[in-house]
Amino acid sequence: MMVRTDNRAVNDVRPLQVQWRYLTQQPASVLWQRGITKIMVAAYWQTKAAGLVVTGTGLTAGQIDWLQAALLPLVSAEALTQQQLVVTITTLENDGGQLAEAFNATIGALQLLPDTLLDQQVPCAVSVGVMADQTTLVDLTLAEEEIAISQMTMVATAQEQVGALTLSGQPVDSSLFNELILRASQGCTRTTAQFQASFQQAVQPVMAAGIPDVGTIVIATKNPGKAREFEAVFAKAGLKVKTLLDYPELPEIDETGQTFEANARLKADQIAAILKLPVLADDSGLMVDALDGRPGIYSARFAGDHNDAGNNAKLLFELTGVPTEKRTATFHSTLAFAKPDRPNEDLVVEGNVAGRILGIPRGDNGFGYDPLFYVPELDASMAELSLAQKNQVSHRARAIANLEPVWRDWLAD
Ligand SMILES: O=c1nc[nH]c2c1ncn2[C@H]1C[C@H](O)[C@@H](COP(=O)(O)OP(=O)(O)OP(=O)(O)O)O1
Ligand SMILES: [Mg+2]
Repeated sequence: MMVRTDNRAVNDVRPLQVQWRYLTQQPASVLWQRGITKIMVAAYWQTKAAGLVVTGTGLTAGQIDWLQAALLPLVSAEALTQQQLVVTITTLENDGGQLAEAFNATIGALQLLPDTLLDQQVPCAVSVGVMADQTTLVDLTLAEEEIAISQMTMVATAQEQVGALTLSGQPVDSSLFNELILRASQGCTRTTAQFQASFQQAVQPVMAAGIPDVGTIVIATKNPGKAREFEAVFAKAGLKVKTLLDYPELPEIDETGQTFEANARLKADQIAAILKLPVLADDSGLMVDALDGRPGIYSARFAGDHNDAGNNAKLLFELTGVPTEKRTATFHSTLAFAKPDRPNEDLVVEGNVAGRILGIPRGDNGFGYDPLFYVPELDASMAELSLAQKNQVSHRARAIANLEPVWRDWLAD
């Protein structure tokens, strides 16, 4: 009986370690370590195109093609006609089993993308080989791969069906082939158990609650001022906030709606559909009574482009000569919370705060129209308030207060 390079039994697989959600900015990412073979995979859906795209570093074009073919039957063909599933694989260290573990790591990442894998039964890949003395080994190290006379990578499902397989090296006769298949399917059973133990411990409780990552809320905004306010509020609830500034590759969302709600839904729905995560969006603005409610939904574009100083200058100009008591205004925020693929079921809440437009700007906190928005109860402009103070009184804070008691139940529903 041959001695393995790391003294394992011939039918023994190496320990598996998985770091789920390995990349901060990619929810569906894993660092997959089999022994010291390390592979990182990230996966995401994008709307720009359709189909399945697998890219990899450290893998040959043939291996990428094999992975593509092995993965394709596992993903909804219909979803792939509408969106593109992108899988990026990076081999960080190869000590054998690279192709099998690239497949496994990809399945791991896809498990983190809701509604992506068709089958609940997680398939798994394993490498097996025949040595010079005809011994068959499972999960070969690189040193073993180098001296193996034949090698095979096989995908098996939990129902013990063989999916894709590759064979290389010297031809094997049928009894050896059967032995290889048996070895591989035992290896798959072991690997699946390792995989599931890790997944169940680290990920499942969170996903079972219907919340892909309760630790983080994605907010579909590119406005850092809004982001700071959301962060401060959600931090109290133990939640981290990610915004579109964390996902620079996402497309621009056109705010073509005619209401705050329509625009908030547009932003939340489209980003949720791409990230396959629950997403919160805010559409907000300033309504000035003397201007018949303008700029309203056009607040960001009041002076043409999205420019706070330009908007404030235009507002002051349009209110030239309007006396203090007629400069009343309302700040409004509508929040839409979207679940992936359920665009008509958004949770929508709103908040308002009444105030007055000042004649000259005051304060330099906050963003947007804050220096011109005077809050009578506090005798201060919004920009004179600290972040914490603004989060007590603002339209956004009030909308969040309306969201707070309901969103967890809604999300879990
Ligand atoms: O608390 C606020 N303090 C001052 N100004 C504010 C506030 N809340 C909204 N506003 C103004 C800024 C912007 O001119 C418009 C919102 O436009 P809106 O499209 O919702 O936001 P945005 O384009 O800045 O960021 P994004 O769409 O990426 O969330 O109203
Ligand atoms: Mg906007």
